[in-house]
Amino acid sequence: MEEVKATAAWVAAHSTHVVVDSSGLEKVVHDIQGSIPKVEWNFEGIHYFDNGPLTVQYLFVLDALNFCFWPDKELNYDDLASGLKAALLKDKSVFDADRLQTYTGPQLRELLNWPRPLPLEDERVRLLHEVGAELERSFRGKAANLVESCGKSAATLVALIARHFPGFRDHALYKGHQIFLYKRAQIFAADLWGAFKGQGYGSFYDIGQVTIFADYIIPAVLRQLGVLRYSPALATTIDGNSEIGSGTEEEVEIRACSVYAVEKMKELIEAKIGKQVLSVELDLWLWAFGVQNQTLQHHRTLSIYY
Ligand SMILES: Nc1nc2c(c(CN[C@H]3C=C[C@H](O)[C@@H]3O)cn2[C@@H]2O[C@H](COP(=O)(O)O)[C@@H](O)[C@H]2O)c(=O)[nH]1
Repeated sequence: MEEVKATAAWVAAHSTHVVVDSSGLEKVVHDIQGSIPKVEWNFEGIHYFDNGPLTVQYLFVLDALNFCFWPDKELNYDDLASGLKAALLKDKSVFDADRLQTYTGPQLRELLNWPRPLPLEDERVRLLHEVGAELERSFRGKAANLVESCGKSAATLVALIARHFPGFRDHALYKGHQIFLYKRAQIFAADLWGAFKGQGYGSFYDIGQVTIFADYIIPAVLRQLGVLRYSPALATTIDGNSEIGSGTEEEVEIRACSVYAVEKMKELIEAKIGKQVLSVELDLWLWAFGVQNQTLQHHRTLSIYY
């Protein structure tokens, strides 16, 4: 996670399409008047939870598939979470490592009760197979064993996931530099922390090191709040719903500047209000705010990372 923070700051310092506006940051910190609105994890009531290892398996499968909903106007993250929950309630063995390796596209659709092909369906299936195979090979089939081997460190968990599961290696090359964002690996740690309320499988002594999860909602919220400003050309692309290629300077800047901006917001809250906050808490507040705002224009990139 240190790599995420350091490389995001490097992008922000060399950025040409996106600017982090310090007066916009100050205004947000001023407007929250001393406290960030508290958002409960699972505020939507869509998640599976049984306080045990099956919840860990559910969250790992969920975050293996937690990307790219926008190409289908009707599909949202909630459909994925509640679809996986319903499948698990019907059949407790649905996410067993051996079964994860056998799903086809149509079977995944059926599992989620989704009537048409999912966006990037082949990739979703490939990633499910990868998760099943590697869990079986290295973690006796259980995501809970993966989590238990991290010694309650979210940083170790993220590093271990990136080492074992290539699909989670969310990085990019930017102006010759390798940039790390690790959105889905970090959100898995945060989901455990949120679901288990910082206890048991969700207990991490370094949860404060986790950054925000650079998806397509957070940058749109930060832009609306005046924290991110885009070049006229980039603003036109996003407002016109034109796609931005994966790995382009624009895409990397949008994501990395979002991470950097929220790290700065955290520092500013500490300096001005004297309160310590977690990026995870800021993320949940901003994300919940963003998904409730139907008019938000977000950038469109076909990506398996977010
Ligand atoms: N930064 C950030 N991005 C997040 C989440 C979550 C869900 N987190 C769970 C944790 C607690 C709550 O109870 C949530 O259920 C999804 N996403 C991203 O949003 C996008 C989907 O948007 P739309 O197409 O409108 O459904 C997509 O890129 C998806 O990867 C988050 O928390 N933070």
